[in-house]
Amino acid sequence: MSLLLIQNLVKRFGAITATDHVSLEVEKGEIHALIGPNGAGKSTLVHLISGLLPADGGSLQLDGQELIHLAPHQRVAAGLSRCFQITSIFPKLTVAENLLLAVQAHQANSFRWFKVRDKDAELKAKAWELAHRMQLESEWNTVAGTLPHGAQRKLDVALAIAATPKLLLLDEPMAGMGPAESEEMVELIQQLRKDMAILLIEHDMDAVFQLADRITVLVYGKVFAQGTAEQIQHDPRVQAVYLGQEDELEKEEGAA
Ligand SMILES: Nc1ncnc2c1ncn2[C@@H]1O[C@H](COP(=O)(O)OP(=O)(O)OP(=O)(O)O)[C@@H](O)[C@H]1O
Repeated sequence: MSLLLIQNLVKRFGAITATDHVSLEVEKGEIHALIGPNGAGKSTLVHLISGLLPADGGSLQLDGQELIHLAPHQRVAAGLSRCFQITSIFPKLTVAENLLLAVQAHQANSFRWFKVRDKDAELKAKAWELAHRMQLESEWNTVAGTLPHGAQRKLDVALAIAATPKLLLLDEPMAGMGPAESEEMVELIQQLRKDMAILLIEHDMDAVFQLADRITVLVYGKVFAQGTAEQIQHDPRVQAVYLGQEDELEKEEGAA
């Protein structure tokens, strides 16, 4: 059984069908990438999955549970966590404080029988573990708003995984990063897959092909192609509508 099963999802904005009967499946342990040209409907699909936008039709199941009528926070509780393209950190708090708050938010009820001291130690240990997973230990006491962009993105991911999701939605985690930061993020995401499936929306094709097991290509709101990373990379139709276009863009940028 698929971990995430999306069937015939539809979203209309007036005359535009931004999500046109989209179906896709993410298996346990899989990294599934969602790609497509600008305006293809990737962000809309992410909003439908996380619950920020109501769908006009279709279904969305996580581990057999229907989520389509649930509010965003209920979807998080069901195991679906999202890392925002727009950062969700508290910029005036330190990395440690951000992580402690996130851990506490997701574990509010589980410590009812613990002594306060045990509870604090447990929360701190969990927050430190998150810092370790995203290689933010040396930034533990740094005020989050003063971190370089790449470290802020890592903190974003750390906050999203504080919910111990079954499925993590990563919305352009490499956006605005330089090559070294992107490479580090690719490695960190590789490590996360041991514990959760990932739906990755990303424009950086090198990162997509390094990470993704399978890829769904959206064009004009519809699923244009779906397959293994290998199949998509060598699909001439995909190259024509998307990958070719990216190459052309890179050439233009290189020439400018
Ligand atoms: N709130 C909205 N109201 C009206 N139209 C919208 C709205 N949000 C998105 N659209 C339209 O839906 C279509 C899909 O947009 P969407 O932002 O989901 O694409 P995208 O693939 O994420 O693009 P990008 O890669 O540029 O972020 C576009 O035609 C867009 O203009």
